[in-house]
Amino acid sequence: MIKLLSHLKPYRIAVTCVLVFVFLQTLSDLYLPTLLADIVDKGVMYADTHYIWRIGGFMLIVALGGTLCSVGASYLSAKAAGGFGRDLRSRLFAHVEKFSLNEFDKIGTASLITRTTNDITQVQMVLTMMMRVLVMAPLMCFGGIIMALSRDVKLSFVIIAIVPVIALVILFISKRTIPLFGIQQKRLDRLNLVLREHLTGIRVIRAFNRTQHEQSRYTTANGELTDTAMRVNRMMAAMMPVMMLIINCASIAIIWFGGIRIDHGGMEVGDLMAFIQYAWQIMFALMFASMMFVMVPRASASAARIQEVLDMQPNIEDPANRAASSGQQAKGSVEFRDVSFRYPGAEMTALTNISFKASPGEVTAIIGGTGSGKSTMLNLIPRFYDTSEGAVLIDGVDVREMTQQALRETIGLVPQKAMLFTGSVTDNIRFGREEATDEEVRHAAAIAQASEFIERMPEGYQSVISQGGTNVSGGQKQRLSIARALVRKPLIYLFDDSFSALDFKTDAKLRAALRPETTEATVIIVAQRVSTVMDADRIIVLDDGQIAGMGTHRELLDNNAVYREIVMSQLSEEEIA
Ligand SMILES: Nc1ncnc2c1ncn2[C@@H]1O[C@H](COP(=O)(O)OP(=O)(O)OP(=O)(O)O)[C@@H](O)[C@H]1O
Repeated sequence: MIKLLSHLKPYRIAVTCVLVFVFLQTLSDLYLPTLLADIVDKGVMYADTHYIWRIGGFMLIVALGGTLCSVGASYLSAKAAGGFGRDLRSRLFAHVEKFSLNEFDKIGTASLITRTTNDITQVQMVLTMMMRVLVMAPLMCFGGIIMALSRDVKLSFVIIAIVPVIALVILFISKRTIPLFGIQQKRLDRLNLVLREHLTGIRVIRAFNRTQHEQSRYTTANGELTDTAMRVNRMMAAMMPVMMLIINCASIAIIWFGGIRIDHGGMEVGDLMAFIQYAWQIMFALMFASMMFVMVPRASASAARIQEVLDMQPNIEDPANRAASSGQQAKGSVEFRDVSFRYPGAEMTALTNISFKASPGEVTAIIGGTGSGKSTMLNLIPRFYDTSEGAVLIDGVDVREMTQQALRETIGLVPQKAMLFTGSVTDNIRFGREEATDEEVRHAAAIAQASEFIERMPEGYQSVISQGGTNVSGGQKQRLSIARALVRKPLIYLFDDSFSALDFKTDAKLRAALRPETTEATVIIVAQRVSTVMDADRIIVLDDGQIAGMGTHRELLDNNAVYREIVMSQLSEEEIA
């Protein structure tokens, strides 16, 4: 929590003003009962109307000053805490953006969302309160005790006897609630995860009639969160009445003993009135402090979750010393040099001793069964993950020696799962290169065989793609993501099973249109279909993370059993011949 509070630095002037304002407001609160006692003892008792008007007017000015300070403190504390929350959210977002896929896998997307939203709000809320209570509670409590002592020492024993009782109640409640806050945030994570899966997978859930199962999963997560929240809130709710009971008992005791002291002539009526007000102020100060005792641990649990993300160092970072440019123009050749890769925490390697070179102007295809490591191979080129052994080189330079920005500028990736963003068709294609002209956008769409369906859309290129691209078909989505990569005109094209949702005819047409566009680029295509890879200059056959064969279609057909098996399962005898 303390570490996070360092983000308040830019708001130190506002925070100082809040502390000063709260200090002044508390002084005015402490001064008012004394003035009241004076009015009663010196004005009312002696029927001195002039005195009552004079001190009454002064009281009004003190109260007004206190109110102004209170308004100022509220305004500035809300402003500082709001700014703190905004800055922290931006900082967290910027930090998470640097994460490699490893860190995303570790924390989980749902938890990252909760941490960036709800956890920061918790800290922000407590901060707003803390700025006031931090000064007000001790000042009011000790100031109240001193003022009460100055009014009547003997009667002050009532207050001194009550304070430990209140302290015990606070201790009892906070000991029970603190552990529950961490659990509550975890349960909120879980609820977000279930909700997220439910909303993104709604089609599958309905198709498999799993709505009821999902509902019960949601109900369980919701119930668990409610349970914890109820337990916490029950205790918090009990705190207020218990405190009020103690304060009222203390008031009765003060009036009882105070009455006796007045009867004996040891105390004045005005003093007793002031005394009661001080007693209430002390109790309220303790109550605010107790609320902080309960809220700070909750915010600390949230702060720890935020700090955990901020402390997490992305395990893929730009090199301190960038590789010196060879002076030659970048061409985009890709080389895997004895590459092995194991996912963090996995027992088996996903790739073992992979070596090959793909040069500009060539099409390299990777084929293999599901889970054989094809996507993993592609993910190593833009450095989504780093190799465990060996190196991936672009134009002879290890990708770890390049900045991620420079590396990714050379790449046009079409991912296995087409991903579109909310915005128009043009916006989505231009995502590949912001400065692309309308002409270039249309050209890319034409090569990707997308112009026909785009022009059929009600507003053509300006038609809006809804969230997650739900208003276009799977094949259309794939074609738009291909257009997005094409408009970038990169040196290296990575197609990760990008033609799978296209029919054979469109697949063939697209690849034919692609050829003249990519004559100078290095093209790497991952595919399941033999027909997609047949014409490639080099086909890599991947089997269980290892290269089982490499060559042209003809060569592999003649001397590679794994490839022949794949081909036999897909093509007829005539097609093979
Ligand atoms: N994030 C991950 N963490 C741990 N293991 C993973 C991860 N992603 C993939 N794997 C494992 O690595 C292996 C290779 O997966 P990869 O996705 O590269 O296969 P693929 O050949 O592309 O399969 P497909 O054709 O089905 O897409 C698989 O055994 C898979 O279970």
